Amino acid sequence: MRVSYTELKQQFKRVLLARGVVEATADACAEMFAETTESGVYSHGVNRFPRFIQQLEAGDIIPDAKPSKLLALGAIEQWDAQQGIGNLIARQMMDRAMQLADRHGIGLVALRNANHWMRGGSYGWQAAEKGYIGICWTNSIAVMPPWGAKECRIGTNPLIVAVPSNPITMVDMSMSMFSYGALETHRLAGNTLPVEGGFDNDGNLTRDPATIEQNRRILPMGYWKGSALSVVLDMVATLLSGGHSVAEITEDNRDEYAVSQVFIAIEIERLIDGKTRDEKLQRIMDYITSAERDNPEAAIRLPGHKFPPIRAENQRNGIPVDDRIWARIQAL
Ligand SMILES: NC(=O)C1=CN([C@@H]2O[C@H](COP(=O)(O)OP(=O)(O)OC[C@H]3O[C@@H](n4cnc5c(N)ncnc54)[C@H](OP(=O)(O)O)[C@@H]3O)[C@@H](O)[C@H]2O)C=CC1
Ligand SMILES: O=C(O)C(=O)C(=O)[C@H](O)[C@@H](O)CO
Repeated sequence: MRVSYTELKQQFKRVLLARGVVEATADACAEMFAETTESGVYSHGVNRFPRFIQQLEAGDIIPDAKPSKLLALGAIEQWDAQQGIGNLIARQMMDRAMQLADRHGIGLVALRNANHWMRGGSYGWQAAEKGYIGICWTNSIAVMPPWGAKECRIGTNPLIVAVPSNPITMVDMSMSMFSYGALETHRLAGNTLPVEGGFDNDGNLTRDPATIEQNRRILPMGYWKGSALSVVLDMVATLLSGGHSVAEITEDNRDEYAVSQVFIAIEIERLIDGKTRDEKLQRIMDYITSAERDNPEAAIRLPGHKFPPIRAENQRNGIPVDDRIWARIQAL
């Protein structure tokens, strides 16, 4: 089915208000969930809303918590999210990183006690839309075995790098070959995965999303490389924020909350003039997309470039929502 942006936002807001979230916060949070969904990231928009509500009801998300600044070291600041709403506080932290970048050329905000920010790309895009390079990442609860292991000890820790090209080029990727949100999307659509995403219970590579959702033997992206990158992203986020590592989140908390995140904005206007910037970026994009195609029917595309057309289509025709997910949200 397809649902309008207005209907989607209204449903999210109704559910939040019914749980005592104050009007302005409910409105802003519902708007971010609706925007994420309208942009085409269904896995971390509408599909993830019931899980968000479960964490709100459990008290892991504290809706009226306000972030507080703990430390300022020039271009670096350390903040405590106090377990507030993940997407709203993440947006605020990237805004703060941009303010620091205006003064110092670069701004870095490290955040402790944060909650799941949903689509990490929202915050990279937010920076790139304003002309900055945006880089951010988060750690998570242990949901992936390190390379060579069967037991989950590392996070999916998505990394986002957004560049203010026209259109915006942005990598937004989990350290697993598929995020759990992507596994769910494939399972709901009745699809097998396009490439192996993990191991089955006998240790064979599998393309079955449901098996991997259950046994959590998910593959790191790039095999050992994703495993290694996940580890250092966790270490750096933990050190910069003074917050919890994947080990601490997993061993000390009941569930995935109080994670650590990093937001970096780089102001490029003083490094390169606008005309040269645009020419250089265009040359990079043209060089890549003009490569001889493997499949003549499949265009070479750049990460992030799909979002403006998807959003425009969803604005025209309504936003696709899985019937089962929609029924769950209406019942909340
Ligand atoms: N704890 C957390 O906060 C977590 C959050 N997430 C969120 O889940 C969302 C989905 O993540 P994930 O499933 O890993 O993302 P995907 O695997 O769908 O995509 C990863 C990256 O690969 C790019 N890409 C995919 N196909 C191509 C292609 N053919 N050519 C060029 N680039 C390509 C994507 O660009 P494009 O976007 O254009 O497709 C994207 O930048 C993200 O928003 C992420 O932040 C995920 C895990 C944990
Ligand atoms: O993988 C995802 O999708 C995701 O969003 C996550 O946060 C973690 O991998 C995990 O919390 C999923 O249960």
